[in-house]
Amino acid sequence: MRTLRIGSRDSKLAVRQANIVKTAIEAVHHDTKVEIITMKTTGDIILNQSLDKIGGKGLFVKELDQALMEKRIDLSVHSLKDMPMDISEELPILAFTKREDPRDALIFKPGKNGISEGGVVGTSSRRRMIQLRRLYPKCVFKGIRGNVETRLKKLREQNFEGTVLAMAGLARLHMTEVAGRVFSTEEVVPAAGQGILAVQGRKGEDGFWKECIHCPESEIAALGERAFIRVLDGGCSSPIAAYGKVLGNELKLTGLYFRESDESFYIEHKVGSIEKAQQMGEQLAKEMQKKYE
Ligand SMILES: NCc1[nH]cc(CCC(=O)O)c1CC(=O)O
Repeated sequence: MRTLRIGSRDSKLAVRQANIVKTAIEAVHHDTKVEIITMKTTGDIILNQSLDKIGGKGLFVKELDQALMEKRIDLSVHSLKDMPMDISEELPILAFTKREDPRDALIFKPGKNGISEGGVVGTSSRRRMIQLRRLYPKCVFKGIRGNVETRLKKLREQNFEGTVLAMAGLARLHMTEVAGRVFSTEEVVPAAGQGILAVQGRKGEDGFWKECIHCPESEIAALGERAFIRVLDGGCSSPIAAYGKVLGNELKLTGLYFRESDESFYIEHKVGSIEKAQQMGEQLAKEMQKKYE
């Protein structure tokens, strides 16, 4: 028997995600035992400040990166959307899982099925806020942080009429029935990588397990989406968004460009060969920047 240690954040969703990878590996590799090692990350510990203020996405991955470098774990599993755009060469993403539902959903307070005029919607994501503001011009947005369970608890107990969550997380927790309104990827463009899990490992160790997890379509979509964000990203609180869908040999990429000066945003598409995913992301970003900045 050989052992593979997967590192994960210790939230219910993160452990569930690590378990998805564990199950997939053990189903194919009967000689392998996968252990899940959980750890608290800075992003999970500091809950009273907005992520933008305490250093952004990297906070959820730093502790796991360190554990990988020190060989306390062999792999780490992350929601791709929580990973920084620039990843250390030493710790590459070795596999991308098949994408879960990439859409965002609005969850209403139990017993309600809408947001009243002036009602408070909890979201700390500027990406979600700017897009929802257009769909719900009369509601008020207020920050809300914490994992899925914490946010649903705050929705029940505090002055929120709604909160926004990714369908992917709800699906993995078998909770999609809480979704009150599911937005199409056109209504609310998802975060780059939303719904995809990234399996990170050490350089040179891309192992025997990769084949049973990796999804080439997810990798192509991720390449395009992340290239778009990388070109435009002015900082971790920037609300830009991107979503790619593979159809045969083509990638259809949707990009959302946000203009700080008047807080307006624009959504455009580009279709091209899957071989050019990264260039497409960069081109779409540069074209929109030129047009709208
Ligand atoms: N930032 C937290 C986070 N990171 C990934 C997901 C959902 C799962 C995914 O996108 O794969 C969530 C929860 C949410 O946004 O509702």
